[in-house]
Amino acid sequence: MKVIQVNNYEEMSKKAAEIIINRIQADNKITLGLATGGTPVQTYERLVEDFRKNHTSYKQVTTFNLDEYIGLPITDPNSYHFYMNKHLFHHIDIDPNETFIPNGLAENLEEECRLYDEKIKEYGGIDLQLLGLGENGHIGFNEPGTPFEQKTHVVTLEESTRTANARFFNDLSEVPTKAITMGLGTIVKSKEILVLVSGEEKRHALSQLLHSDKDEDFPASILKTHENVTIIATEDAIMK
Ligand SMILES: N[C@@H]1[C@@H](O)[C@H](O)[C@@H](COP(=O)(O)O)O[C@@H]1O
Repeated sequence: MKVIQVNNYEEMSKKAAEIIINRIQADNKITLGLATGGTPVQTYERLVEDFRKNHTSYKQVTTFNLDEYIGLPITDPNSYHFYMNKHLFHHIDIDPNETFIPNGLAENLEEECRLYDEKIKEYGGIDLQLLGLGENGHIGFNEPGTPFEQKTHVVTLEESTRTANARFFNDLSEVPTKAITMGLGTIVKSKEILVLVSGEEKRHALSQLLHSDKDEDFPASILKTHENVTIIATEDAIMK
């Protein structure tokens, strides 16, 4: 794993956007894996800024998001569908039919998961996957204890994850208890992975990722076996 240390969130976002834009320019038919949460917000802002200034085109780009809450309609501001439209998709020239996010309202959730993996395979896998890091080491919504080989699946969120995400909702009780997430087995098949880590509250998780062995109790540790992982971390997230 390659680690790029940056001074702050702004620098992390700038660097991440540069890498993504560079990959799109090298291959305009790239398949991107996208993340949500607080961490990538400014990276998306930078992509939009670049689109406006430099006209980097997303017309032939395909995207697959990592996860979605179960039970939130896509019109709910806390759904990841809404998030992606608000922060990125509505501001660039991407074809909406080429943006995939798990459907958290699917009648048959198991089938939805199976089809999601199939779709990713149909596109030849993910070329560049963007990841945030949960305080408990989750990636996507893969909570501690998730088998490393697991494909896209339904998860019950840990209380610590719901509490961490409650800041986006009016109240903790509104945070869904379940989600669909791309599995660790799916994520690790991506050809290249870019992990963004910002802020003191991620210090413990980042230290574990950098210094501990591969362990299913710490989902992000699966990245240790991958050959092309770059972590962009802010100074305050790196334990001294
Ligand atoms: N499901 C998301 C993840 O995709 C995200 O990367 C992580 C960190 O979130 P944040 O960036 O808000 O700290 O937790 C959330 O629960």
